[in-house]
Amino acid sequence: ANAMPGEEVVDPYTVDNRNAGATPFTGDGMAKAFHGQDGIRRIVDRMVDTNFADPAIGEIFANQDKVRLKRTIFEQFCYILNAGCAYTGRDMATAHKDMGVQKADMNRLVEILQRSMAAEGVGFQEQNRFLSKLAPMRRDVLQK
Ligand code: HEM
Repeated sequence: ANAMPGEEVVDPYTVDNRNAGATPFTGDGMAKAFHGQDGIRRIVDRMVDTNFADPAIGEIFANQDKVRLKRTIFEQFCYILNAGCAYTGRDMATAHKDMGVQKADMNRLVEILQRSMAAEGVGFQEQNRFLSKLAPMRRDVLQK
């Protein structure tokens, strides 16, 4: 279910915006700061490509579905930034279960995201506002 062309099929799950793990911003300020869906797409593509190529965390991404990841993370960011999308991916606990993600991996991913946002020209304050939405997801992403 929910596989787009070029994606691998995943186990069935219930589609719900709550799977995104955060409530969206209100108004269009954040969406504008990220240059709308086009800007979000550029940030996510850059971030995911960098994650796969990264010497520190690339191994965790090896053999994962890059096409799906780019789509679902785009939807998640777009939904949270109130840029006009619904999130159709899995919840964060299910998506990262038994992946063995450690604190250092998390910090590395955030660093890569920060550089991807900076490359798009997102202001520092808006970057940090967005990162505070993602921060509570740590507990669902990190290996227990
Ligand atoms: C707050 C931080 C994070 C967010 C918001 C996030 C978001 C997501 C999303 C939306 C998905 C796709 C869910 C789906 O396919 O239905 C996903 C999957 C994945 N994430 Fe994360 N993630 C985070 C942290 C991390 C970290 C730190 C790593 C590893 C360094 C990681 C590695 C992966 C991998 C490998 C998948 C693919 C899983 C699969 O296809 O089975 N994520 N993540």
